[in-house]
Amino acid sequence: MNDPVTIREEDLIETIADALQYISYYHPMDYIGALGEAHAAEQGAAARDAIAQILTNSRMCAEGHRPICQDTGIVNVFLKWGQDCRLESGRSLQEVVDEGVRRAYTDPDNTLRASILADPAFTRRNTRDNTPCVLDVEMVPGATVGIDVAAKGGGSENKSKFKMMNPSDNIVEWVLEQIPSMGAGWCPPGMLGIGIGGTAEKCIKLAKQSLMEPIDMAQLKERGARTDIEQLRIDIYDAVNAMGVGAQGLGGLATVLDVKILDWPCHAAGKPVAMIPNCAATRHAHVTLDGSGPAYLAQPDLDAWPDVRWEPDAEAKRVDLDALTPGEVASWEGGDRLLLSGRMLTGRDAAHKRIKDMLDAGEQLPVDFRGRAIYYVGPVDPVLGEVVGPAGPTTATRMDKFTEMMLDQGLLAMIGKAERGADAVEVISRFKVAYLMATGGAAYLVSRAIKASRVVAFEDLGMEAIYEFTVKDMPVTVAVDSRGNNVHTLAPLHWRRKIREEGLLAAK
Ligand SMILES: O=C(O)C[C@H](O)C(=O)O
Repeated sequence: MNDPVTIREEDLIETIADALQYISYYHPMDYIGALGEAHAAEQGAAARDAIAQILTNSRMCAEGHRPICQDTGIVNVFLKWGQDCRLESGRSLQEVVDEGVRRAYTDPDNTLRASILADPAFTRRNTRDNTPCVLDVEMVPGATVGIDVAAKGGGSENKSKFKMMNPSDNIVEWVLEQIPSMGAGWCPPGMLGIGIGGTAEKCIKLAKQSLMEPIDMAQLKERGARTDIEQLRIDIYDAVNAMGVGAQGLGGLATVLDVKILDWPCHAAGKPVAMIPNCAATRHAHVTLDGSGPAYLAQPDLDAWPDVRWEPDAEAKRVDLDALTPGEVASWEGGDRLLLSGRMLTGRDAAHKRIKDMLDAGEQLPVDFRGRAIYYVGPVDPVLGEVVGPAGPTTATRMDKFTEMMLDQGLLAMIGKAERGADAVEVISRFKVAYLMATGGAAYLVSRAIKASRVVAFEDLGMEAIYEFTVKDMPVTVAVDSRGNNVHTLAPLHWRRKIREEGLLAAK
């Protein structure tokens, strides 16, 4: 028996903290490579523009060491703990790893967003330091500790799917049934992680773990499948991309950049299948501790980013939010590019819930929404003289149930990401207002358009407070116009047909 290797508490904390900081601003290079290829191949103009924003944002974050997305995620840590290692600590492993999370998320040079709420069914209190993480530990032979760290965005996690299938059910068919219901809230193009087999909880864990693997679909397709699982990955990849959802649901050729699958033996009575998408803010890294000190990740080469520099569309229409009128809003058409300047309000899940509670109780609202635009966002706190940290859009679909209530307050426009549901689209056209979309996963780029920021209500909600932003040339696209034309429905249908009729993906 070997002498045990000592893993110092501080080394584990420092390693976790450093890896979380790293993945907040560096995309994995395999993702950047695949996204660069998707950009070069994309034929849908709106989708190509969205990918260009994501790539430009990615480079800015790598250079500026600020988060790729305002949603800096819930932390998943997978430890493969070598049986010859012992942790030198009086605290539990969960507490030690959480200390690393706390250190990363409260770093004064690159403060990350605290998104974790305790007491999720009731008071939903923000823990303020993004702890606790979701920790998974597996004991393995050896004298090292393998660490996979991921920071999973809420929008993509929300679109996770799971089914206890019958043994003879078809997995590809099930995946294709799920894609329309996932909409664009998971910020495609990204990855699909699929778990097959085990029990219910094992299957879901496999799906999440599969997302830790690097993107290699191009290489796989080139050499051809050697196993049934590899063939299934290719079949799902081809079939999902043929659906034409495209980047941000705007219709196009790239919906998924890869499909990963892990499997495990299961009971004869069933076939559990889970699918978890990973968004454009793909964030994960792997490090190993061997007892010699903390492990640090190597800096990527900034020249490896594709030479894509997004610029606002010269044809985009400039809109003065301080002089917004119903006539102006009615003149916008689905697909129009706008550059917004002036003042807008913000608000997301918790603020909408509180507004509803106040209205139900007959209380006066602290903010007048008449004639205003609201941006669904929870920004990162500013650092080093910033006005605001990265501040990209959150999923608008979650605000659908509050839309009529808010339009009754006199709102003229809403800004978010992803599609609106049929009921919300009906309400939008009835009130003759509009829903505008900003690019999810381009949060640092978007925040450059924000010139001033102040909290105007519900300060206790932290990032979910109502802010007033003053913006200059913030780029958005009209996703639902005042006549109810809905880009997220029309564009994927158009691209699905085009892909089929013109064989656009046949050679890929
Ligand atoms: O929480 C957020 O800021 C965004 C969220 O991840 C979402 O995609 O809706």
